[in-house]
Amino acid sequence: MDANVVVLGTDNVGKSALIVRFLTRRFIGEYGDIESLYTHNVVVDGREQTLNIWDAPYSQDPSSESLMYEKRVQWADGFVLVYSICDRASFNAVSRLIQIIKTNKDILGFEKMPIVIVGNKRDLHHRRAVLSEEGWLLALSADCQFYEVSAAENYHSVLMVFHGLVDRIRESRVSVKKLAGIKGIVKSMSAVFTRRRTDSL
Ligand SMILES: Nc1nc2c(ncn2[C@@H]2O[C@H](COP(=O)(O)OP(=O)(O)OP(=O)(O)O)[C@@H](O)[C@H]2O)c(=O)[nH]1
Repeated sequence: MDANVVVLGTDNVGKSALIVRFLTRRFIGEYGDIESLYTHNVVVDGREQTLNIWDAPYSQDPSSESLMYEKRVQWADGFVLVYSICDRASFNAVSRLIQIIKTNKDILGFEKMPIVIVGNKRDLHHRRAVLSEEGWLLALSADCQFYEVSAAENYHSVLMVFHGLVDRIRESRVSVKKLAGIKGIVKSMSAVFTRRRTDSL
């Protein structure tokens, strides 16, 4: 099964570092700012999943922003929203991104949003500008998952981010299937009752 993942966040928060760490287990330091689409197979809970991961630069141009986000949001099954724990503006941007996703994506009421919020650069705790608690609160209020990681120092926590997201995407697909099943049952039941009513006339 394929799943499309978009990694979003302001400049310099470590989006590429996070993706490269996940794909290669390495941290290479400098990444440039090319827009890239990666395909990667993962095994989560014994099941194979193909992830298409879109690493897109942040838009500084507000006029192109909404269209660009709309396109990305429609394409994606799940989102990794990254901020740097040393950069408050990048954290504020994550709140805005959640709103953009909520308004552009057709998420059903009972579905969990396939979004993981990531506070990166945990190794730079001496320069911390955003408390862990703030990240947790934002995730709680938006019903998202939350991780604080260091793409520079740790592979395992980065792996957890993507595995957590795959879980969430699977859950949301199961919910949609269940809803389709319930709709089907309601449809056939109402067909039976309509038939009975017309039979008895
Ligand atoms: N100390 C530390 N530095 C990091 C970490 N992750 C990324 N960096 C550094 O932060 C800078 C930006 O990383 P990128 O991965 O290019 O960030 P990006 O969000 O893709 O940036 P744009 O390409 O501008 O969108 C680079 O110098 C990285 O080496 C981290 O966990 N800890």
